[in-house]
Amino acid sequence: MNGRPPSLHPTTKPPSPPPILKTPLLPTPNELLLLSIYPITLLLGHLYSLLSPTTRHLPYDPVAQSHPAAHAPSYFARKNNLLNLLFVKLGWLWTTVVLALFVATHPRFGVGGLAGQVVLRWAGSTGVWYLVTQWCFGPGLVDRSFALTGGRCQVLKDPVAMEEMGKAGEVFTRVACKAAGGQWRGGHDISGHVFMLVLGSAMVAAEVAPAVVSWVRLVRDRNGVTTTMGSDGQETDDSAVSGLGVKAAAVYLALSWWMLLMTALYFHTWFEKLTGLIIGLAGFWLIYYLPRGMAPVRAIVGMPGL
Ligand SMILES: CCCCCCCCCCCCCCCC(=O)SCCNC(=O)CCNC(=O)[C@H](O)C(C)(C)COP(=O)(O)OP(=O)(O)OC[C@H]1O[C@@H](n2cnc3c(N)ncnc32)[C@H](O)[C@@H]1OP(=O)(O)O
Repeated sequence: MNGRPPSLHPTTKPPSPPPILKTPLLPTPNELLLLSIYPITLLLGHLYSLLSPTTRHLPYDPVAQSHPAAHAPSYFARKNNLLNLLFVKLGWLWTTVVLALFVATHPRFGVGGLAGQVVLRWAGSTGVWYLVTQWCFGPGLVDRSFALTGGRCQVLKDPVAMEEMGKAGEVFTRVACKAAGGQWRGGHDISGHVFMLVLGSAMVAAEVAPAVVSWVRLVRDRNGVTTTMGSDGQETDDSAVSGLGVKAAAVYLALSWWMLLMTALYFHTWFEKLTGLIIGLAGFWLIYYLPRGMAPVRAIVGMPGL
């Protein structure tokens, strides 16, 4: 006897877990784990900025979306830091270069239409980036949402300046407003940095990850039990699978993550970062998840790694 009363229902089964919703339109658990890097980075970065004694008492300029340069708590809190100017401000160019390098150096794109499908997915993502940040039948969606939420270029309040600039509607973007010497203030300013860093890095990771996974498998099974196949059925060379394109992508992903963290720490309100994240992930879903559930579209744009 162990002193415990005998169980009344010794054969009762524990309740079965709720069924997992399986649909190609949603990320798999592993993909979800990887995608969670984005909200976790933004959340931890923002929390740190609120709690850290070095940043929490510093003045913050909501119009510039940053700490005034004279009070910048670190090199990366300044807008003119080199990584911002050379990497993020030209971010889509680097995304394109890295993807092109990967396609040019990876053996699986040697034969067949796989490279064409990567170009189609890149074109789709580029279209999303362009509509959101650059042009959407006029100003991009970021600028449109800023104006729709009550924001405007402050110089427009000056009738003389307005006269000089011609039609008021022309100063309808952040860039045009700054060029006109105005201040873009009053609306909800979706973080373009968060949007572009999330969309670009998720795209590059989605394209490159299958190659890295197959390389890891190849290294693990070096004794020949399993091999990695190129699109033409040839065994791939593992130095090519871990080659220049994959290395460039790794550097690009590391820099993207770092700049996302810096944006989380020093720029924008939490809500502006959240909307940047949601739009970035929505764009990624549109190009990489929606076709998974639509066979005719999937047949045209394909899926990374297949
Ligand atoms: C497979 C492939 C095949 C290819 C097949 C080839 C086919 C052959 C076709 C060729 C065709 C090529 C075509 C390619 C396409 C291009 O390469 S296009 C040319 C390259 N252009 C680019 O890449 C531009 C990318 N940049 C952008 O889109 C915008 O700058 C961004 C990133 C969205 C950011 O916009 P933003 O105005 O900075 O706005 P936001 O993020 O809200 O920031 C607000 C302020 O806070 C500051 N800030 C925010 N976060 C930070 C931070 N972390 N650090 C510092 N400052 C910050 C910003 O600097 C900004 O300050 P201001 O500058 O306004 O004073």
